[in-house]
Amino acid sequence: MNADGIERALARMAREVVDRARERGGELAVVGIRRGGVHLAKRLRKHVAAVTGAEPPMGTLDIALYRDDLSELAVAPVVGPTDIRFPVTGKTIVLVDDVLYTGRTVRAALDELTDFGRPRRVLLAVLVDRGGRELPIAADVVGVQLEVPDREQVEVRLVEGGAQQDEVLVKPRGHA
Ligand SMILES: O=P(O)(O)OC[C@H]1O[C@H](OP(=O)(O)OP(=O)(O)O)[C@H](O)[C@@H]1O
Ligand SMILES: O=c1cc[nH]c(=O)[nH]1
Repeated sequence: MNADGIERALARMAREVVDRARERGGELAVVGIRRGGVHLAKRLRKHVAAVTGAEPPMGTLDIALYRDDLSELAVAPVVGPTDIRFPVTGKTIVLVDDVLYTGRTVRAALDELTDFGRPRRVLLAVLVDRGGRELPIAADVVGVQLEVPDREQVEVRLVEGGAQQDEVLVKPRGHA
């Protein structure tokens, strides 16, 4: 997927997010899951603003301490900032990530998000759904749906300030 394809997907995703949010009411807010989801959330938020005329509030979640394998990690996880400065209760929260795979990151993000309050509704928006779910989790808004074998990985490269270099690649796992 090249830069133009990514921008087109984000524009469509923003329209879908706004339509879905309007179905049930509740003020919209965007929350990106670190790290890749935060870059994407910033982009999606701008596209949402192009539809609604106003940028929704945005926050970030770092799910490191909410992982379901935390007790099995050999070294302590690197924890980045979680930053949600608006009231979550009653909002329609658009949880944003770049890739949806097993669903474990989203499970952890929901857990962390609900520590901040009780959203009216949570929508999940991902740029790439690569299949391979290990939990009963599905995205509401998807940029591109792929079936990627476990031996391969999806890499979403979003270049801050230089959208023309953006790309989505599928390559063998472990290759730089
Ligand atoms: O559905 P899952 O199997 O949980 O995988 C999806 C997650 O994997 C990637 O994050 P990663 O853990 O590589 O961290 P990063 O965003 O910091 O690169 C991606 O950005 C998603 O957050
Ligand atoms: O392929 C994958 C799987 C999980 N996370 C990614 O960023 N890519």
